[in-house]
Amino acid sequence: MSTSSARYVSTRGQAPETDFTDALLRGIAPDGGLYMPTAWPTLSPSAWDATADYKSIALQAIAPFIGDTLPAGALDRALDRLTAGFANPAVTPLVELEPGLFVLELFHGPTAAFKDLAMQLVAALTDEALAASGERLTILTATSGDTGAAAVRAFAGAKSVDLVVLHPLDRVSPVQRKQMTTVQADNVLNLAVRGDFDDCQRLVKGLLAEESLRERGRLSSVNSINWARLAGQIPYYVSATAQLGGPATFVVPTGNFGDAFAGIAATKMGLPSNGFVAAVNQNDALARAINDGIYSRRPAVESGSVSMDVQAPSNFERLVYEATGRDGDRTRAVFETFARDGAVTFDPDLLAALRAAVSAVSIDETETRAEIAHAYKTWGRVVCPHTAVALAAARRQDRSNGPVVALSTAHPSKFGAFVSAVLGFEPEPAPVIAALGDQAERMTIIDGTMDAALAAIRAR
Ligand SMILES: N[C@@H](CCOP(=O)(O)O)C(=O)O
Repeated sequence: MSTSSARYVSTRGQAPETDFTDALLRGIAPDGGLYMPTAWPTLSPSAWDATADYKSIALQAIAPFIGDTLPAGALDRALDRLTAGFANPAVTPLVELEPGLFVLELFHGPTAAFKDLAMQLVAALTDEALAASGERLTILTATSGDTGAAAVRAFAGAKSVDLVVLHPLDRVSPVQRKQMTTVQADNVLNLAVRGDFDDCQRLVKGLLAEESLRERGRLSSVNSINWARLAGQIPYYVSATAQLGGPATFVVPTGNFGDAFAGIAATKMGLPSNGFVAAVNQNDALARAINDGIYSRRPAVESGSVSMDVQAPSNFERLVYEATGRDGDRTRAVFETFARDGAVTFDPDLLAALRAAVSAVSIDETETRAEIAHAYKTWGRVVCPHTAVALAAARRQDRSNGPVVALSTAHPSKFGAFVSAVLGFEPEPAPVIAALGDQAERMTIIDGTMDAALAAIRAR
């Protein structure tokens, strides 16, 4: 694929093909599907050369997805903004815990979670796109904690953007909540929804189809339903491979499945890997789908790894689309059945293709606590509950055919109460968390209905 011809289709096959900027500023396709590139670009092996730095890797990995629809130099400027916000010069350093077992540290950014890696980039590219077109954008985003914090940080004060963040009331950590609600920028509206993350995401998808909200300009989302978010998460898999000097098995703590799908996308572009393991907590819809062949809805249960309290992972749709051989009709049928009946059983060929792409492990709350204790006792490392889920799953993997990399998605100080209940002391705060302070919090509490969400947005 040449860079000038980057085009996008919907996983549901009924939306017109479009370009990167339009996909970025829509977030979701008009037929309710998710945008996918029409073809996978090929990465040159020089991208994972041991000497490659994060910016050069990201340039090579992301440029083919953008094509020529943004002003010249936009990606270069966006990556400068991204890397400037990272405290560690390697941006995403890889650390060996014991022979063959590594953690990929993704939490050195401005909100101490992996979401910063794509969100800072998406914000910079959005600024470029809006400056070029003169348009205004309302962004609607659902969060179980980390995405919302990263979005608020990235878009607060952006002059052509209004940001609405929906989080489940009392179901994010206090630090995550404060990262969202203590920001005083007038273009940010925090809605605390009585419900769970899946309710917030359902509302966002409904609001994106709400014509009356388009009066102020375009509507989009910066959840990983937006292709640009996924593109921004591809480089760290390439960087990890470069740091290792060869392929790995990646174990990804999984909520909305965007992070794992970004890794799978990297392999579609030619990155060598030994496979992907999605590690979920007791919200195990994805693990049941892969292991039992039935994707079924259950209410999300609260856990210590709150950011993964997701029972309807949006990016599973992208995996199904790929596994059907990019069959939009078949993908649409799967997700319409799921939406209507709350469950769908996969045909054997589809299930085999899903299993070839990813395996899945569910780690419960007891194992998560035990893994936090194990990490401290064995490696002297204080890890967040999401990283603990990944490490517990990673230690079950066979290391005889290559290294295993667990993604460390957030700094433990974002989840101080849970970690200190296990270890008996509070994790040392990341500098960006220590700087949070005690400003007044601003949020509007609403019921999980479209009427309530629309009324709160219109009132603002
Ligand atoms: N774990 C997420 C949930 C939303 O995921 P996203 O990758 O689709 O934005 C969170 O922390 O909010």
